[in-house]
Amino acid sequence: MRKVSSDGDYHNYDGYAHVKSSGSNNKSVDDADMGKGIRKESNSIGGKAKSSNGDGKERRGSTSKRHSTARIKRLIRQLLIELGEDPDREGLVDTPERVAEMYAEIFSGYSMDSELDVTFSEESDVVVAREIQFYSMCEHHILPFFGKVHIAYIPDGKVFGISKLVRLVEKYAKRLQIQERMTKQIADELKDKVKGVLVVVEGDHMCMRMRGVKNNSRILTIAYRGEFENREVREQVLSLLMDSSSGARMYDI
Ligand SMILES: Nc1nc2c(ncn2[C@@H]2O[C@H](COP(=O)(O)OP(=O)(O)OP(=O)(O)O)[C@@H](O)[C@H]2O)c(=O)[nH]1
Ligand SMILES: [Zn+2]
Repeated sequence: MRKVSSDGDYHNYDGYAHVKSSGSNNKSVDDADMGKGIRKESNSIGGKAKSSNGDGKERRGSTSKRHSTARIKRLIRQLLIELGEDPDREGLVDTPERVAEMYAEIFSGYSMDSELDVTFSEESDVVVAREIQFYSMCEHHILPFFGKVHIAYIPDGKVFGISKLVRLVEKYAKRLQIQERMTKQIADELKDKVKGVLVVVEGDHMCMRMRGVKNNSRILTIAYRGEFENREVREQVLSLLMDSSSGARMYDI
């Protein structure tokens, strides 16, 4: 498990182990300094005060949104130079600003509220929200992974506003992630509000497709809590989800 980054910052990976480490210990002083700067500034993208394990709970201490646009712009400009580009040519001159704005959007999950307190009194056996689309960013390569989330829950006298389940997915997708953690975080935020919850995520990882092993395998991750810990209950709903999501791949590109 890779816990300590090049600048000594501690990262809790929620128990997920790395197969091997590809990180270099031979970073120059400049690299290390830049790493600190990025981390310090990027912590403020979503208005959060501190980052530890990506669970979104402890970080909304401050309501002031400390955008780091100016610093990110400078870093992206520097990156363009390091890539051998001319950052002042027409096509690139606004790119640092675009990227800074894009990061504010695609990493906005850190400060998002899923609004799960919006509920309606209703008795229901199982509610299934199928095929909630998500786009996230792999924390190992900062490349997209995306796909579908299926959420099944057994209400405890109350049902959620259905859009709130989409917000919940966005909250955990729009940040640096790994798929297993995202799946677990969605289940964990729901588990105390319901009798049971089952979350299935199907993801395509660009870091596997466009580089490295160049493989199109789709990754399936599952988390279940409460009454879904009963195998029979779980398998009934899982077979429903799997039947309905089999067939043509939605995300073939
Ligand atoms: N479990 C898990 N692994 C992921 C996820 N996203 C990316 N990875 C993997 O993270 C691993 C990082 O492995 P490293 O060996 O450190 O990096 P690498 O040398 O770029 O690895 P390759 O992709 O095999 O070339 C790779 O196996 C990725 O496929 C994810 O959401 N969950
Ligand atoms: Zn990756």
